[in-house]
Formats: sequence, C-alpha cells, structure tokens
Amino acid sequence: MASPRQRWVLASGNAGKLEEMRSLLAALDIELVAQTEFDVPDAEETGIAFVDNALIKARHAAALTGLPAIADDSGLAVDALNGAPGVYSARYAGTHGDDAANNAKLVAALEGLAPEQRGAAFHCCLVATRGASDPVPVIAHGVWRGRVLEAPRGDCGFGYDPLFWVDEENASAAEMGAARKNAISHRARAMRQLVEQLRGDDHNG
Ligand SMILES: O=c1nc[nH]c2c1ncn2[C@H]1C[C@H](O)[C@@H](COP(=O)(O)OP(=O)(O)OP(=O)(O)O)O1
Ligand SMILES: [Mg+2]
Repeated sequence: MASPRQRWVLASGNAGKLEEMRSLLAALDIELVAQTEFDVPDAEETGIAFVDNALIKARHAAALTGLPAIADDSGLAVDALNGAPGVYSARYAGTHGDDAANNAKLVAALEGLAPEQRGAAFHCCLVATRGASDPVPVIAHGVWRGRVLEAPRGDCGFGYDPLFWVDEENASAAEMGAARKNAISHRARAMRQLVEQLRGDDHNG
C-alpha cells in the first residue's frame, strides 16, 4: 500500500518566496502548507549568517506544528557595501518587509557609482528539518550574481528584483518572468541541491 503523502510546512511569511518555493518544490511528491495556515508567527531572526536564520525559522515552524519544515533565509550582498544589507536585507530601511523603502535606500547608497562598481549577489540558504530537534538538518546554498540598477525596472517578482540586473539575460530579475527566474536564481540553485539531498534521504521515506 502506498504510504500517505507527506506534509511539510513552508516556514516563510513572504508571499513572493512562498510562490517560488512551491513551484521549485513541485518535483517532490509532498504536500506543502504555509506556516501562516497554522498561525505560526514569524520567528525572530537573530542569526549572524543566512544559515543561522534558516535553521531558526525551520525549527520554529517544526516546533509549533509538529511537522517537518523547510525555511529560506536570503538577501542581497552588495560588493560596494562590503556585503550589506546581507542578512538584514528585509529590514535595511528600518521596517521589516518594506520593499519600496529598502529599494530606495539601496539606490541612494550607490548613487554615483559606475556600472562596474555595482556588483552584487543574491544568496539563498534553505534548510529542511524533519522535526524541531532533527540532529541532521539538510542545508543548501545558492548564489546569483548581478548588478544593482540606478532605478527599478520591471513588475514581476518581489523584494529587490526590480533593482537586480542580470547581464546574461539582458533583463532585471523583475523583467525576466517567474519561469526564467525560477530556472536560474539563487533560490532555484539552492532548491535543486536541497531536493537532490532529500531524494537521496533514507529518512524521507
Ligand atoms: O529572489 C529574491 N528577489 C528579490 N529579493 C529577494 C529575493 N530573495 C531574497 N530577497 C530579499 C527580500 C527580503 O528583503 C530579503 C529576505 O529576507 P528574509 O528574512 O529571508 O525573508 P522575509 O523576512 O521576507 O520572509 P521570511 O523570513 O518569513 O521567509 O531578501
Ligand atoms: Mg525574514
């Protein structure tokens, strides 16, 4: 008899991320439920590194739901700002999740810099934990390099996408469309690694 379909919690409150994670995880035969469906509040992101915060978020959701969980901690590291805003990307301008204010602050911080001085990388750390005290969480990391534009371009995506220019695509992350972004982004790269590890995982049934 086939085993029942597994349920996993997606430990994120970010609608843009959730949509991308769902489409990137479509290859796995598991039921994905957003943490908000269980009234799980946002975890406090006290970590120094992306992986710290991803672990915090995954364990938090697993502890409150009793289900295995997948979390994403991500952000933009700008070369000219020595890697800032980094893990503080979501609260760069002060208010958590205020994309417009964060983008405006980034544009101002890089004012006057030439294109070759505007390099940046999106990072995505994904963590899958089978429970709140899983001693062997699965960890993956993806990086996507680009340049920060002087002004936003495009309407797709979320966060810093309108400011993130990708030379090889001749488009910003907000212009290339979801399918293309999900083929090449930091999150796509991390998710491919995560799925590969979960597939080869005895504990995953
Ligand atoms: O593909 C992306 N395209 C554009 N911007 C992005 C992307 N990936 C991360 N970002 C930005 C959004 C946010 O400013 C920060 C993530 O912060 P981060 O704490 O991981 O997420 P969050 O607080 O929005 O949701 P949650 O913690 O509930 O998953 O980096
Ligand atoms: Mg967050």
